[in-house]
Amino acid sequence: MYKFCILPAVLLSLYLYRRWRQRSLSDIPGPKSPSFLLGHLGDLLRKNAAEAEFLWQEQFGGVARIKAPFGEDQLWISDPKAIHHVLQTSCYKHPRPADRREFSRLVCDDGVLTMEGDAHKRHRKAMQPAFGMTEARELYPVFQEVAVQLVAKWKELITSDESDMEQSSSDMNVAPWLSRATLDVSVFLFSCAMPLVTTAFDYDFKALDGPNDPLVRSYENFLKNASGTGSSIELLIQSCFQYLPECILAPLVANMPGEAMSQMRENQKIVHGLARGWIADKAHALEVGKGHRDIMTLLVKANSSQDPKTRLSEYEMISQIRTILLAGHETTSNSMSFILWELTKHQDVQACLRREIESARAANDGAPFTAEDIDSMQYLQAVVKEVFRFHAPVYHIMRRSGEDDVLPLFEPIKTKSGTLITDIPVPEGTTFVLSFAAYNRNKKIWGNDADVFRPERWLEENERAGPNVGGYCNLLTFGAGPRRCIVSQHYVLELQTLLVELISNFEFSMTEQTEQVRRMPCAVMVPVVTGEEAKGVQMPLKVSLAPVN
Ligand code: HEM
Repeated sequence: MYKFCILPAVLLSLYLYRRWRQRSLSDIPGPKSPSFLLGHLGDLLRKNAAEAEFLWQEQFGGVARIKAPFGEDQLWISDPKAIHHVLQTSCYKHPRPADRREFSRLVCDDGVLTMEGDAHKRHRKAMQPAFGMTEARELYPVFQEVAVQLVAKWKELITSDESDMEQSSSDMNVAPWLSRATLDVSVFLFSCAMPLVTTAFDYDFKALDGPNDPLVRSYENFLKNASGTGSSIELLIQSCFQYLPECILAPLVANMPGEAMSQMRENQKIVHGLARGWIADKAHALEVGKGHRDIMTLLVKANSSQDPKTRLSEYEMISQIRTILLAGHETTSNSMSFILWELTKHQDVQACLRREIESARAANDGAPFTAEDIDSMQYLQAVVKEVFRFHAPVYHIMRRSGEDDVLPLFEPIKTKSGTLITDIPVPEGTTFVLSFAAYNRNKKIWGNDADVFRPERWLEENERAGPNVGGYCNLLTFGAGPRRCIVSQHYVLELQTLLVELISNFEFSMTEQTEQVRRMPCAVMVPVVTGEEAKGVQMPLKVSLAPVN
């Protein structure tokens, strides 16, 4: 009889000990928990992405105490100094929570995104040289070729649309097209011999051509299916994972049943098969002296390195490929959907952007743009930055304190007992929810119109308040610190190139469905149509041929 009481007693003691360890957080103000069982999980995962977080920032400032399931305290943070401390100063002291890491492992194996500490440094060191500015510029012909091919596909669709008598417009869901276009760019990185400039035009971009290609199908709605919000009971079960020791957690997560899990396993099988082929091709190219600073050359060289500080095993190489394929196309294609959404809602911005592109083309005598031409388009830069500020695809990330620490604050907060504090002592084991979306709309930093979409702000000479968080344009859209996005510069050029081609050729306007688009919280925020969430990622727009001048 007594032995049946041992397990509940151990769990209860652990629970009480964790609550006791968190007592220093009890004086931090925060929103009232809607439920003991789920805490604020519903607010974070069921509403529109970051909707609750914008309200918390208005109400409590840059830090709030929120509740995890079973009444556990978490710190929700948008304060720039505190985020800088966690991501930059103490990056390796505060890793991703183990349950989050296991989820990453499901979608990208043991690549740079999943690693911690020295292993992370080793992975990053092996890959970083492939993602500099020079390398980004070398990829420009690839970005341009994919954009030209996408334009051709949409023109074909529009002129064959029989519902439009003049065959000059078509209502379409642009999201899967953008996803396939960005997947094509990512696949190119691995499957093509260098130098890029001579190969981009001979290369067969499969994803745009073949929605039925197994790789394309395995990535359809990938993150939405993998992390889309389920029922309360599913949320509760998933949140219990954080209490399990890693030796139980890893096999449990890896063997979970369900359709989404089958899709992830199928994706793993397909990517591993392709990756082995790409590695063999590149190893052969290296043998005959065709190396470069591209990602595949670096990976293959890292595999044969004698230095344990830079060596990657074959499995780690394959994991990097799966990581880049996923990270490289989901965030980029969703950002592109949000750019077109904002341009559709703000016709004046769309017209202004088109004017800038047309006058650049006229000044160029109609010659194709170079990467430098794209860089010199000031309004284009402003539009893209404003969309990054307004719609951060990675709207929040989580970290768990690996040791006791003190978080400094940019904006002091008043505790429940009335004391004004400028830092917060946090015990080991505290979960931080770092809100990139809320920081990007913090009025103290971006001004009183931070909630308004206004690209012009980037053309004004205003001094910006707040500390430098170390991210792209002082935004947190690409993260910050040693784990910031590996490619922030590089892929902005991809988006800009795609946008220039699309705006030169098409006009975008609202359909009834566009009004129903909302930002659904998944591992990466995705656009869906309210009431049609089961259909997956959607960005329905009316796409018309742009008038020829
Ligand atoms: C609009 C596009 C993108 C956005 C907004 C974005 C955002 C981010 C953010 C916020 C992080 C940090 C996550 C964290 O700290 O937990 C990250 C990491 C990462 N991103 Fe991106 N990303 C984008 C495009 C890409 C592309 C195109 C690639 C690859 C070609 C890529 C590869 C990675 C990798 C490998 C990491 C992990 C870095 C590490 O842990 O050291 N991302 N990204």
